[in-house]
Parts: sequence; structure tokens; C-alpha cells
Amino acid sequence: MSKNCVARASEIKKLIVGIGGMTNGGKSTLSQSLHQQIPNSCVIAQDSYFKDESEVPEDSHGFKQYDLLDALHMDTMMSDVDSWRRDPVQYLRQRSLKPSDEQLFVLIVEGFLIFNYRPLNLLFDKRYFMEIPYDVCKRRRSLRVYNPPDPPGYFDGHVWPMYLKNRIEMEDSTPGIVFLDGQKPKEELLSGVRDDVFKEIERLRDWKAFVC
Ligand SMILES: Nc1ncnc2c1ncn2[C@@H]1O[C@H](COP(=O)(O)OP(=O)(O)O)[C@@H](O)[C@H]1O
Ligand SMILES: O=C(O)c1ccc[n+]([C@@H]2O[C@H](COP(=O)([O-])O)[C@@H](O)[C@H]2O)c1
Repeated sequence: MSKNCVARASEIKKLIVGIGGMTNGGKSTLSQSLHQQIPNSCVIAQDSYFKDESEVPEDSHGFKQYDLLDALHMDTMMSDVDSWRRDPVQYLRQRSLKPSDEQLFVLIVEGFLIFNYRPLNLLFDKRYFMEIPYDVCKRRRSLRVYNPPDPPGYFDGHVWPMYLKNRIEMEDSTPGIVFLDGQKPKEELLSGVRDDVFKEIERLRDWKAFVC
């Protein structure tokens, strides 16, 4: 390094972790547990950005087309991600989260189509995808009540075919995804991802930015 270069070890460092996966794969459960265990972290959840029912079109069978990026306000989601990237301290404070003295911040982004939206997908440092078999997915989904609730035949008529389509698109465009078995015990899933994220945090801590 030239003697004119300045080490900026104290600069704020940021890590963005993507928890993608099938509907009911366990994304929210894992993301909330990670948030509780990772200091200076927060969660942005894609299902907070669904458009109003009146804005979501129906197909020829009368099924609302919810399992498409078009059903989501991705522009709003991106602007929230960008405000975290600009100033994570302020972002946490605005949400009544208390930043620690630590200069390292972790954003957990979770959702069923997070790796299908290119501008967001480009930002991830780590990508995980929670998968479960068809019958488990169908059973878990049948126990959950969305707003609006799934009409009869919705899982096989819309949710599952769209999952298969979206997954092909994702795998074609995104290498390096770590696939997780969403049937493993919650604690095991949590400890695996948490340890992986902590390793990444250690790597970032050791890394010094040099400005020449
Ligand atoms: N590892 C797991 N094993 C068994 N059930 C789980 C597991 N993780 C989540 N669940 C259950 O599956 C359902 C969907 O979980 P959730 O985290 O809301 O999924 P997602 O956010 O992917 O839609 C919930 O009832 C949750 O308790
Ligand atoms: O949250 C909503 O407004 C909403 C309304 C209708 C349906 N959804 C369903 O939400 C699913 C994605 O969320 P999740 O948590 O199941 O991964 C997706 O499969 C949609 O069909 C979600």
C-alpha cells in the first residue's frame, strides 16, 4: 500500500442477507429469529408490499394473480432498502430499534420473489432459499389465512404453477443460492444461517477499506 493511502477501518459496514423461499417455507420464522440474534439487524419483508386487491388482476379462471412481481409494490420496497443503505442508523431509529456502538449493520430481506427482482437481487451478500415438498407446502398453506383468503383450488390453480415458473427464472439468473430444507427443526435452520452470517460479519470486521 502506498504511504498516501489511509485506512478507514471505522467506516460503517453493511451486510444484506436474502431469505427467499416458497410460500410457507419458513422465511418469516427464520428471519425474525435471525433478527433477534444478530445485533444491529432489521427485517424488510416482501409481503408487506402487496398491492391492494383491487389492483391485482384475475386470470381466466377467476384466480387473482398474486404470485407475480406485478402484484407487489417493488418500487416502494426498493426505496425502503435504499433508505437503509443510505443511513442504517437513522433507519433503525425511525423504527424504534436502538443501534449499538458497533459500526456493522445487517439487513435481512425476506420474501418469496426477492431473487426474481433483479435490482434487489444484485444487492445481496448472502442468498438462502427455503424449500419444502409440495404436500407440506399445500398443508401449511391451507392452515394460513391471507387477505383475501385463498379461494378453493387456488394452490393448484395458481400458487404452485407460479412457484415452478418463478423458480426456473430464479435458478436461471442467480447462481450461488444456498438451499435450505424448510422441514428441518427451526433451531437447526437458525443456528446454521446465524453461524454463516456471523462468519461473514467477522470477515467484514477484519476488512479495512483503504482510500488512496
Ligand atoms: N422449520 C419448521 N418446521 C416446521 N414448521 C415450520 C418451520 N418453519 C416454519 N414453520 C411453520 O410453517 C408456517 C409458515 O411459516 P412462515 O415462517 O410464516 O413461512 P413463510 O414466511 O415462508 O411463508 C408457520 O405455521 C410456521 O410455524
Ligand atoms: O399479503 C397479501 O396481501 C396477500 C394476499 C393474497 C395472497 N398472498 C399470498 O402471499 C404469498 C407470499 O407470501 P408468503 O409469506 O406465503 O411467502 C403468495 O403466495 C400470495 O399468494 C398474499
